[in-house]
Amino acid sequence: MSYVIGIDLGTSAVKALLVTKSGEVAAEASRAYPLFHEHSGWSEQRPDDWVEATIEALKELSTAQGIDPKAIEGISFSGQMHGLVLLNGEGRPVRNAILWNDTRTTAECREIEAVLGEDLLAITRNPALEGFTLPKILWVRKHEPEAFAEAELFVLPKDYVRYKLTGNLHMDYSDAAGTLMLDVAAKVWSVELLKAFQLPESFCPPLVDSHDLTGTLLPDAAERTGLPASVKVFAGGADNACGAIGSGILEEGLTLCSIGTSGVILSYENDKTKDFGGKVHFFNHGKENAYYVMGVTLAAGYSLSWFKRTFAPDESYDQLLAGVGEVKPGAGGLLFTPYLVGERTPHADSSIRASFIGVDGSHERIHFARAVMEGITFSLNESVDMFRSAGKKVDKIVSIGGGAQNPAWLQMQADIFDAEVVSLENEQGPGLGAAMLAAYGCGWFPSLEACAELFVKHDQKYQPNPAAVETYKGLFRLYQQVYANTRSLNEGLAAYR
Ligand SMILES: Nc1ncnc2c1ncn2[C@@H]1O[C@H](COP(=O)(O)OP(=O)(O)O)[C@@H](O)[C@H]1O
Ligand SMILES: O=C(CO)[C@@H](O)[C@H](O)COP(=O)(O)O
Repeated sequence: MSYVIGIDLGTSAVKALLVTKSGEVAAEASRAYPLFHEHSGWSEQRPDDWVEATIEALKELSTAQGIDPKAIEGISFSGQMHGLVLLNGEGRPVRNAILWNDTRTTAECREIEAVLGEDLLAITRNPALEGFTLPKILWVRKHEPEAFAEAELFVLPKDYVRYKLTGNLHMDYSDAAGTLMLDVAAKVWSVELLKAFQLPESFCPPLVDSHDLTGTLLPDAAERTGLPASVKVFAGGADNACGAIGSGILEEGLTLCSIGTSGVILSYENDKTKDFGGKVHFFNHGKENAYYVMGVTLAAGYSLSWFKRTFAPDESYDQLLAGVGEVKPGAGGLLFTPYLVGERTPHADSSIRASFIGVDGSHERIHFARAVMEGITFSLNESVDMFRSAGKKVDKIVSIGGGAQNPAWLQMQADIFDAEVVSLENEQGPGLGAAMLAAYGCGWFPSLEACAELFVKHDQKYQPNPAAVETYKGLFRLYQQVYANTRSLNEGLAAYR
């Protein structure tokens, strides 16, 4: 028996999957790590916490009952995107990592727009958003000059973990696309952009494809993980690119809905010249020379976890959501907008905050729970709507992430998106995608598509219910008005946060 390991370096935890040649998950291990929010809108993690958690998870897999660690041939990664890790000349982080959901960089985004003008979109294919990496680099340079003076190079979260395991520094195209420093179509660091912000080319690590071999394990890493030093380590990809691979989104016409901490609607794209005007993200796929477009809801699963933590801290999700499928679409006239930490798509706005609109004396907690799920799904539907308006066909959506664990939510997705929604047998999208990159890199399959045929197993199908589709069409129009009507109120409230 041979195995590969897919490591999903998430925001709340690292999850590692041990996968067989036929795509069965033989064992899994997970370790959580803390998030630090020193000020409103800030979000940081300690890079070495990721490394320690990953080593522990790998150790658990290598010592799992019935597993011969020598049979583990390759490992690869799926990583939370955009997080800035600045390294000094000895390869040590000069400060905590600043994460994708940190919104402190509005001023730096305006600076990037002012310096680059229209070239920004032409080169990077994306607008300047607080979550992306370049604004974070400029923030550290301006606000922490001593730390910045020490920094020789930057990497992204999973690249740091891979570096600590192999001793080699790399970044793959799918993750580099989210830095706002990559010429996305040409697949090179943009010299023009680096010059514009006085950053040396040596500040960026060498670029590789997601299935490329980046090395083997350092002796110390081999000893601590219990894996053979000969295990091959492949680059891996951005979590959304790996989510797409692990869900079989490897050709035109396929769409992914992922509800994790953030929420994503992603559609495969072959044509690197397609212009979405920066309204949605345009990134390199983890499959060679392919792309995807994506809209992001910052607080998707996070909105439901906030609701549970605040109003039902001692209940499980299943207890909290018991009976949610019996509440009619529309939650009795209660609307929720999921802007708990600001928003990205379609409103790039770090000041906006969430609302419940239409609270009525008859509403019970279950109406609020349903409204939260509907609000998250409406927000994702803004991206579906945009893709359709740009001429993309969206009639079948593979749904993954923690949100795909609830059947009532999957039916709600089918009704709001007005598309067939398909769940996966093994709800492990990004981790499975990472394992597939290792399996393909090891030469087990001639292509990622061939690997997907065996590894990606569709489960339940949810068809849109025509009556619910009509109800949601009307509610979606109302939902879309809430942003404009609460924007200035939230600007006023910012001072009280
Ligand atoms: N049983 C469940 N039913 C509905 N939603 C769930 C359930 N379990 C988790 N979730 C949602 O999924 C989210 C976590 O998803 P996950 O994919 O694990 O996130 P991440 O990879 O970002 O850490 C939670 O915030 C919650 O909203
Ligand atoms: O910022 C983005 C995508 O642009 C996020 O999707 C992050 O990549 C991490 O998300 P989770 O998987 O933790 O929800």
